[in-house]
Amino acid sequence: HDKWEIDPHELMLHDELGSGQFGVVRRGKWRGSIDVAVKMMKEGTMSEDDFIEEAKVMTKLQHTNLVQLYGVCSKNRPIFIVTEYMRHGSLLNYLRKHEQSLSSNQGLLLDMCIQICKGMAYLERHNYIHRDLAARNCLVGSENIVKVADFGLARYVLDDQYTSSGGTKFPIKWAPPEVLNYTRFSSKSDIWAYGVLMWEVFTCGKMPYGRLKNTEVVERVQKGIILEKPKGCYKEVFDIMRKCWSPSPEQRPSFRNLKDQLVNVSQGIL
Ligand SMILES: COc1cc2c(cc1NS(C)(=O)=O)=CC1=C(NCc3c(C)cccc3C)N=NC=21
Repeated sequence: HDKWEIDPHELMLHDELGSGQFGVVRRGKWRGSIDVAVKMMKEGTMSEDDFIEEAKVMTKLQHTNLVQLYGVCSKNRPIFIVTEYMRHGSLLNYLRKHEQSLSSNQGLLLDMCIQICKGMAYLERHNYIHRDLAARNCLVGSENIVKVADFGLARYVLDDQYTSSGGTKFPIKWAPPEVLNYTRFSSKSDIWAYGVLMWEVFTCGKMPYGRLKNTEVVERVQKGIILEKPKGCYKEVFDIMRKCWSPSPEQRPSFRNLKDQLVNVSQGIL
């Protein structure tokens, strides 16, 4: 038995947590006592063999702000991807559900951003590009702990409506100019997405660019028009978001120095 292979007989599946384009996620128990979430990959949505190869690498990526991949059940179809269970679900839903209390707690919003930045700095150190960083792909656990999820999975999606920047499902609103023009992903394109994620956090889950069509967003981003400062957001925090949206990737900070800047701001203003 390879370490990343999980025996499905050791899994008990419980209620459904959510379903996306890649399949259904259910709560479960592993080996009787470990709380897990199990994603049952809809057939044909993912290049499974490539993903299973990748799973070996992902199980080695361990950090308090990364959703831990426990392993996969790859011996039958659909394949199961098993991760740690995060009791408050997606960050986007959490922000929207708790807008009332969160909107007056800039300190907590900034702390959530710092936690995500730490998880992303770890991926950056391991030369691992996320490719789909957004509040919908972060999860919230107990004691306001926030973790980055789904890192790297975008590479295995077969649906080119999702993978090509011209596709209808491509996350245009989180993409920098070099991704829109040349699909050039890097840790610096993750930084751009992180800036949009910060905007999502400080607006408690608003949709970036509201109801603008993808073509209109592409036009604005190409012209250098950026998102407006969220209401009530400290100027120092918005200045950091703006650095993430520098048109040229080289001018954007790394996650490593972004974390130091965010911690300084949080010590300064709070
Ligand atoms: C409590 O509510 C939830 C909890 C979780 C959750 C969704 C909800 N509900 S909802 C839809 O937000 O309203 C998804 C997960 C998850 N991992 C998901 C995952 C797996 C299994 C495989 C590969 C990649 C990933 C990201 N760990 N815990 C939870």
